[in-house]
Amino acid sequence: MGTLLNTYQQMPCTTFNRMFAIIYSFAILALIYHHFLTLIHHSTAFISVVTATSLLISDLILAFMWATTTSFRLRPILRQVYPENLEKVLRKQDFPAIDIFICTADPYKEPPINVVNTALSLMAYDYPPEKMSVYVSDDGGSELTLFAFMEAAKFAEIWLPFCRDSNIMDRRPEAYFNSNNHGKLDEHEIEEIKSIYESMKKRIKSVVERGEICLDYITDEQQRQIINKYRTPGFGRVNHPTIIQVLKESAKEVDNKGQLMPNLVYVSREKNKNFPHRFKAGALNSLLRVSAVMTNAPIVLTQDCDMYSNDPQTLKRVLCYISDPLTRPRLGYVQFPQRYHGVNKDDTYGGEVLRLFVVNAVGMDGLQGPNNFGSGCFFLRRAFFGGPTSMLQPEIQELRPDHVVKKPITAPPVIELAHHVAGCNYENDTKWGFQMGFMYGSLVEDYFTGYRLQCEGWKSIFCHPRRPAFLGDVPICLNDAVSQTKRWVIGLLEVNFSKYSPMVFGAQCMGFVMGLCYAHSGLWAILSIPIIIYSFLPQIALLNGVYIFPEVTDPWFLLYVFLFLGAYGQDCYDFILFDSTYKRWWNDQRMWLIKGLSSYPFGLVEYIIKQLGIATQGFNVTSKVQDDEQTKRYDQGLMEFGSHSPLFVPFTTASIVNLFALIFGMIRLLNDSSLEKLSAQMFIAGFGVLNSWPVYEAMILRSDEGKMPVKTIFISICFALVLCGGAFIVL
Ligand SMILES: O=c1ccn([C@@H]2O[C@H](COP(=O)(O)OP(=O)(O)O[C@H]3O[C@H](CO)[C@@H](O)[C@H](O)[C@H]3O)[C@@H](O)[C@H]2O)c(=O)[nH]1
Ligand SMILES: [Mn+2]
Repeated sequence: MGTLLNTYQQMPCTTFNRMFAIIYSFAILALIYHHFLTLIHHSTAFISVVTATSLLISDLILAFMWATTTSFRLRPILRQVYPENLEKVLRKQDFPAIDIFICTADPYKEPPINVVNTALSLMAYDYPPEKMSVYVSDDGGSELTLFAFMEAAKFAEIWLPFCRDSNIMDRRPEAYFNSNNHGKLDEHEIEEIKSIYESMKKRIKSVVERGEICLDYITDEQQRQIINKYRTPGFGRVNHPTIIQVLKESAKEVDNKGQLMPNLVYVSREKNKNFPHRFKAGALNSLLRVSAVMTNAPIVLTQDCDMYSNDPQTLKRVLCYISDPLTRPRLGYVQFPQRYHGVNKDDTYGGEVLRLFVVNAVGMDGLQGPNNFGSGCFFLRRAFFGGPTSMLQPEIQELRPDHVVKKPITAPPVIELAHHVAGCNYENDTKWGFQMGFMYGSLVEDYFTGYRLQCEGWKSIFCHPRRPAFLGDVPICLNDAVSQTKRWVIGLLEVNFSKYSPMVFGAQCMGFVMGLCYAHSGLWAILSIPIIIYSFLPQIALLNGVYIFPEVTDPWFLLYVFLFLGAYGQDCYDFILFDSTYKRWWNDQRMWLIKGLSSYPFGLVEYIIKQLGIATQGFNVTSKVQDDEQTKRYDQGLMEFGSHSPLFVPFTTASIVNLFALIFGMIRLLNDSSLEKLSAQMFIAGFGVLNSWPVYEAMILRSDEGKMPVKTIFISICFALVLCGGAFIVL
């Protein structure tokens, strides 16, 4: 047996999960049977047929989604790596090279100083610097971002040796200087570096505030020439030529201690209104080509601009898998979970997305490997060029994954070719985005790309170390949270209703269970149907004295209790198992309901509109700017509404209807105490009210800026009245 680089074990809960799945399946079958009985025997009036059918449809969807969740519970595994053994197996000079891609798209939503922080944290990996190249993609085509990186290139000369020599863990300057835990290091030196950092930060921020580079900051003629490129007439974010700028060249430049540095390259691909934008996937494909021409490293890391490195050892962990071909033959990528800094105590918006990024990934890891999450993913470059046994040839041989670059990255022919492959008509009539590289056609290019790679036969690995490898920004207001999910929902539907549907195409390529896994997140949107029905139907029926569930004394009632407790209990159990808390779980399930009444239905509708050929928004970048007041409220755990959004209306309406129903039910109880009949509906309304607590608070009790806007309240009350009133007339 060789030296141990990695191991895995099955999670102990597996046996329980499988047994529970069998029992729960029978319970679901019984429920469906019960629905049919009700439909056939008791539904005579039109209204009762409609009610019974709605409940049947809801429960069928819930049952299907339950089945998809179960696929993650059949074989979850936990992995462990031993980076301390790495150099026993692989000599340091044989470590593979890596190309790191950082995407940014808008200097106002993604402050350049933060992007710079991300880049610096990655350049400071504990890894031979001459083997690393950092490529920054600027889809905003902004001189502000370029300026920030010119500054960063200079600061790196001080920062990288400092990180290396003092061996610190927090290699993102902002995080390091904000923490007081500097161990035994020389405070003087730290103060000195900090003041250099602060002055850089000030320059970058002032430039962003002014909206243009202050020419006093530009000292050399070469920089002036580059900046002039952004100032030609007609230059705009969606209309400009390619700009590629090598800011640090590893082969030529050293840091202030005389050691080599990684390459740092700024790339803003060409934009032209006549060619599709392709959003992040387009940016990544163009980086794949530019980097192929310049360095062509066999490993590629993709990173969102806010996702900084929190652990300098990460690359070595990855090597523990990649350099061990027996671990997982046909390995295409190693995915780390997305984790976030600054999440408040109880995670008000479920921003951790624990289920998607951790629980489900662990579940898929035991099958053929986790999905791709866009950021924190180490790909083998070869995986972008066809399946493991059938390599696709790119148009020019310089782009082949096995091509060896012999010229320096600043050599004129290299630079010229790099510009050529970053041009927007380069992709015309090529396989890029369809069979090669990152996939086009979906707003969730990460999900689509990971899925297609796995369909081609590539496997993946989930690496979930205790200390987060990367930390990013989390949305801290409700609108950002639900809008982000809405964008995801649209993208997921685009894949699920294409010819690549996981239930058909996916299941054929990867097997039924993997197909179910991909269908799970892929079909989030259809959850809006049961959530809408359960948020309104039982309540409106209650208001009208119509009883639609079995009475408490009826044995079928027990079935409902079991199904409810079983699903919720297991959901909660997963959270606790992965070190979350009860309160975080509670907020997560609340967000699930809120999204079921906002992101999911709105995403579904927008998807349909898009399919009909009516234009919709493209990729709406999530804002990473945090205003102080808002952050304060977030830290207090208050739900932030702020300005009106149609997304808020359905769940606000639901909160009002549920409250009406609960009060009305109580009054009814006082008069004719028919508790047996009322209880299921009273429970649902009560559950709704409990979940709506922050909504009532925001409507009535609060007076801060984040309270619910009057417009939202007014529209929602109108809707609530129409729904309840309308029902009175029909029933
Ligand atoms: O036209 C674009 C739009 C976005 N981006 C970049 O894409 C990244 C993700 O954008 P963000 O607004 O932060 O979206 P999120 O929803 O937070 O991102 C998640 O979902 C995306 C798919 O919707 C994935 O691409 C991301 O990796 C994943 O973290 C950011 O670095 C952007 O700069 C571009 O480069 N070009
Ligand atoms: Mn993001």
